[in-house]
Amino acid sequence: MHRAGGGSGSRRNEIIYEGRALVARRIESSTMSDLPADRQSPDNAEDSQGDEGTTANAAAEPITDSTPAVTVPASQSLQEAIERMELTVDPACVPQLDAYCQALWGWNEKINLTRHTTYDTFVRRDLLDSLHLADLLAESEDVLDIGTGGGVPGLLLAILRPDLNVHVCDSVAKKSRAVDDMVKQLHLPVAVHASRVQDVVDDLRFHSLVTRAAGNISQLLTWLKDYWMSFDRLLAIKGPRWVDERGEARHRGLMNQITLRRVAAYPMPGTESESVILQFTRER
Ligand SMILES: C[S@@+](CC[C@H](N)C(=O)[O-])C[C@H]1O[C@@H](n2cnc3c(N)ncnc32)[C@H](O)[C@@H]1O
Repeated sequence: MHRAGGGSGSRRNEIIYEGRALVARRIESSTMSDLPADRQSPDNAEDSQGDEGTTANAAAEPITDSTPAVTVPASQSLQEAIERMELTVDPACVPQLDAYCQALWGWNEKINLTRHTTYDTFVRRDLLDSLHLADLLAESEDVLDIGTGGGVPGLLLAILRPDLNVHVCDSVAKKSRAVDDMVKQLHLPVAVHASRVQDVVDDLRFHSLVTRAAGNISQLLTWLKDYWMSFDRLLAIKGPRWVDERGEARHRGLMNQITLRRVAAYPMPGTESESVILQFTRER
């Protein structure tokens, strides 16, 4: 059983208040960021996509001022972490979200699925993004999460929005197996596809494809270019590098006939950057 601030080795997580900024700093030997590569701020972003072999510098460096730092312990419960971030979450969802954390962190001991292994990082990154995404989906939509990894955002959407018909896919079989096991442990009505997104949308139709950190804009549009008849829109959670990614996609001619709208934007906690959710649709 994992708890905030727990875990093996010398890992220790602390929330640090510096001036008015609430930041989280992982106190351990690792220098790995807890942000997927395409969610990092431009200064420390890596070019590689996907989670295999991604290296990164600490993304969430504190915003410092002259006020001395005050260290407070990491949240000991999911509820505490949610309250600290002042997020609004349906209380009925919290036990299942907590069960998801336990299942994910259990699997993470066996295979690399996430760097968010405390309640605070889970809330600041995974839950925050998923809540914003959940707000954008209509009642009872058929949704496919592309490159779900450890289940973000797909499993969180299924918990937060039980009206949705959620599918998730990942091209790495061992990750899909882990997610399938979590789905069974949590009794979630989620279909897990151990496949590339291209193969899933070749067979099935969805209202929305959703994704975080599975690929840059050019990669996503390349994977999907022959399958627009299989979905209405793509919603991609992105960090500030999305502007450069859009430039590259335009340069490669991948944005022809595509309409891009920034449908959500919110601060990335502990950084001066912002996360966005981009909606891609194609002229019919
Ligand atoms: C960095 S992980 C992101 C995981 C999760 N979405 C998150 O934000 O924490 C990217 C995932 O995309 C998967 N992936 C890469 N290309 C894919 C494709 N064409 N179809 C489905 N999954 C893919 C990788 O196997 C990997 O698990």
